[in-house]
Amino acid sequence: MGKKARQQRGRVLAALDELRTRIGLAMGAARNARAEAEFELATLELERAIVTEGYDRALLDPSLAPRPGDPVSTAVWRRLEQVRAAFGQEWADGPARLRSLVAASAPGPAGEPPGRWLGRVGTDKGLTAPALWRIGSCSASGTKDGSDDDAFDVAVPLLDESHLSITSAPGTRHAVDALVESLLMRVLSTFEPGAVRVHLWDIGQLTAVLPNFYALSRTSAVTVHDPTRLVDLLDEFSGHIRRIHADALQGGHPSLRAMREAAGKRIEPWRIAVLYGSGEELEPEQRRDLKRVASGALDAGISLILVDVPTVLGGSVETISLRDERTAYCGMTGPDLVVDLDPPLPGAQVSAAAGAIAKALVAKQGGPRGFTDLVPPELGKERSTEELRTPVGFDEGDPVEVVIGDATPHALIGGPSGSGKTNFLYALLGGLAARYSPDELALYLLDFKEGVSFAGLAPGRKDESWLPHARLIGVNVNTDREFGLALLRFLADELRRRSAAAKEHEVTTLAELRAADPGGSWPRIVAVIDEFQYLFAGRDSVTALATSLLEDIARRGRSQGIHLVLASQDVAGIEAFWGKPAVFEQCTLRIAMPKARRVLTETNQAAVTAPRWHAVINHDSGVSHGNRVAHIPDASSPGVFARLQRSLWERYASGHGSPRLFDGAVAPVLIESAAYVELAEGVRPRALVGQAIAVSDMAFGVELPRAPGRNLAVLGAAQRPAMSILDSAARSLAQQFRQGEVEFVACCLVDSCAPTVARLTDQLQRDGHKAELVPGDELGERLAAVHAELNDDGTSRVLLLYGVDAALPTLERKEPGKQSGLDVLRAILKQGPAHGVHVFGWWRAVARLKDTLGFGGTEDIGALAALDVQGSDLGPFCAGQVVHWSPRPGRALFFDRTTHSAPEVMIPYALPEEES
Ligand SMILES: Nc1ncnc2c1ncn2[C@@H]1O[C@H](COP(=O)(O)OP(=O)(O)OP(=O)(O)O)[C@@H](O)[C@H]1O
Repeated sequence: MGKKARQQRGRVLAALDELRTRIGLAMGAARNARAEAEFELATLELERAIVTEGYDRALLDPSLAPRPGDPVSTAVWRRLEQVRAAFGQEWADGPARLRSLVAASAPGPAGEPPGRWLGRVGTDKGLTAPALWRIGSCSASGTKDGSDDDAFDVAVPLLDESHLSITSAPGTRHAVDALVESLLMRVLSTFEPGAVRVHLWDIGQLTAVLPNFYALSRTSAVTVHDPTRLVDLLDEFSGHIRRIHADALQGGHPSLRAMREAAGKRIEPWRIAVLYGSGEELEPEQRRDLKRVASGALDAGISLILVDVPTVLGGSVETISLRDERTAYCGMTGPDLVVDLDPPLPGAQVSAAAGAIAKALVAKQGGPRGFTDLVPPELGKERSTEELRTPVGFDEGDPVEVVIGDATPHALIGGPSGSGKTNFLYALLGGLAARYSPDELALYLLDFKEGVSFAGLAPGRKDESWLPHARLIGVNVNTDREFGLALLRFLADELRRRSAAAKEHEVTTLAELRAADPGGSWPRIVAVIDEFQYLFAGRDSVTALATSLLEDIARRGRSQGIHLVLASQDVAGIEAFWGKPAVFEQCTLRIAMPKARRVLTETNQAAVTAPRWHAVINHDSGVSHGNRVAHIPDASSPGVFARLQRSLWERYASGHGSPRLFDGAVAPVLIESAAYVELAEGVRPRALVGQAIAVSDMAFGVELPRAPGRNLAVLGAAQRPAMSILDSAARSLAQQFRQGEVEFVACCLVDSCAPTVARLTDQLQRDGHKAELVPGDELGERLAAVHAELNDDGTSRVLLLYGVDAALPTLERKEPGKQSGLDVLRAILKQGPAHGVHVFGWWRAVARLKDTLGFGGTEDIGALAALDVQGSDLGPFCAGQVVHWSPRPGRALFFDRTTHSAPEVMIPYALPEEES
């Protein structure tokens, strides 16, 4: 072998040696790792066996007990001893820590022993609620005889935090009652009276629930509900939750708790509903409603305590399951620990405590609330920019508000006669007027009922004061549906005016308009129409027009701050009659007096059960979750409203004149009318014939330019209004002429009217005018003279002919070679007006007027006042129109060809002898 070969072999052997070494090393490591893994497995298995058996028992078990010299046993037992020592060290202060935690979370009556608080009335204002409420204790060792050091308090969350579900075991109902009673007592004794309301509902109806709470059940603190009507309770809660959410969300808060924190005061009471079930499932519908309520309840301050109601609730729920009379499992402590329930509170002491809280609550609520409680301490402080808001009644001492604004622009009030609608309106008007100044709120009040319900708000004989917010008061308008129409027209005009202003300022709502035009006068308008169904009482043009105007105002009024408050005894039927439910839909605020029908939705029965002098106030179009039942204070007894009115009057009257009072039962007085007061001597005299049925005080008049046709015919047999029309025409004319410029020639052919006509001519003479009373048998002669004198000497002549039809037989008589009296009268009617000679005549039948005019047509009668005559006869005198007129006492239909497009109803003035 050469040198080279030897070297190569040496290298191979070296390489093989290295390989062997490396393999040997690798083999050894694997063995070691395996041994380690086997050791670990053995320790874990042993550890599991010991833990499963229990540390103390395993010590005594020969197969598990420590085996000195066995590394596995030694390692496991050493490790477990270390863990045990560390745990013992940590838990040594566990009970103490739990005790102090519960003490901090359940302060005062929430956690302290009853001896320290039971019987004392709570003082906590209720800004926040304790997080936990004590129910018993527990010991860490799980044994009842654990040392005191080992025991800790067990408390559960409730208000704002959690619902509570309690499950009884056989024979433990008494213990459940005691548990609920002491929980509720802890809650009720923590806060000042009124901060918590408890609702009890017992499906079992077995015994009285919580009899020791009897005294409280007579106050708002505890309400025992009809066991058959869980639906009512749930409805009430749904409504409450919606309301709280709406209020809270509006303020940007997620819950009542957040709202309370932001406001720095308690806003609403907490509510706890205790539902006692029978362990059986509820009906599916009830279960669904209950779940729905439960999920939103906590944020609205409602906690449910379900006893044996097997249902899964939304929201957080704490559970307590009784094992026996004294012990229970509880969700807080888990299934391994047994809670020793606190012993029941002594019954007599609970009754006494309930009595004390009830007494304090009644004292705090100050007994029943009255009208003055609706009035704020300072008058007129609110602004109506966004809405109108006032309390109108009380729910167990707490005010219940009505809001008129964007969401609830219009209100519908219903209730049978005597149920308190008018009283409610007074409460509403009082509350609003006391909060908003007349610059913020204007009232238009119309009552179609017979009676004078709103009359007291205008100045009267006994009381000179008026409600300064009222701009119009209409009473006794039951026969004057046109007045309702006039109000609606006025509101529609105002709506247009506001829309135009808003457009000009490039805004859309009243709030924006007020911001854009701070100097303008843009009060919110509330128009109240009591017994509004009268508007639709006939199948005629008034109904048709009223319907469309009302719809328009209801639809567009919301954004322009024009609000309707419609009240009626019975809403039934009107809806169907209209065929258009638009107005009802817009009336999202519904007020149902006891026994009201159709105001709330069909399934909402709250009005059926509402007690006397209460109202169901519903801002949700009558759906039952919107119900709030409030006691309405007496606002309509003599003197009650008047006191507020006087204060408001003293405050605002100088800046706000008295409202216009339209009283359909009283004939207007000519000399008091605005039109008469404004009369002045002038070139275009105007004879006033009656008051218009309008929102403002307006008169109808016949203008008397020297032009053909300017004569007036009064038609019909009704004597008093006929006299009145001619009387007011003459007296008003007399005001517009200087002495000597006008001459009145009166002739009365109806004996019973003679004294009135004589009084008129006397009066005209006393005013310095020439006024002559011509005997009936001399009429022909006098007419002839007047005709002969027709010239333009500047003097005006007015012929006042009363019952002229009676003269026709005489006037018709013809003497040879002479014009008959009738011909002369016709000539005067035709030619007279152009020369300043006008006939104001009263014909008692249309046919007689036609006879008088002959074939000459009706143009010579330029103005007409119809009394008890048929509309169908009037067409020829009203430019050929079809005239709808149902004669009614004290009213006339007036038409003037030169100024009217259609005849209008007017009210003749009182005769002077009737004026009082
Ligand atoms: N809340 C109340 N408290 C005390 N008395 C009241 C209350 N509400 C109404 N009253 C009285 O009951 C009577 C009838 O009330 P109201 O006139 O308001 O009823 P209404 O529903 O308007 O009846 P109608 O439609 O017949 O006018 C009145 O004498 C009134 O003073």
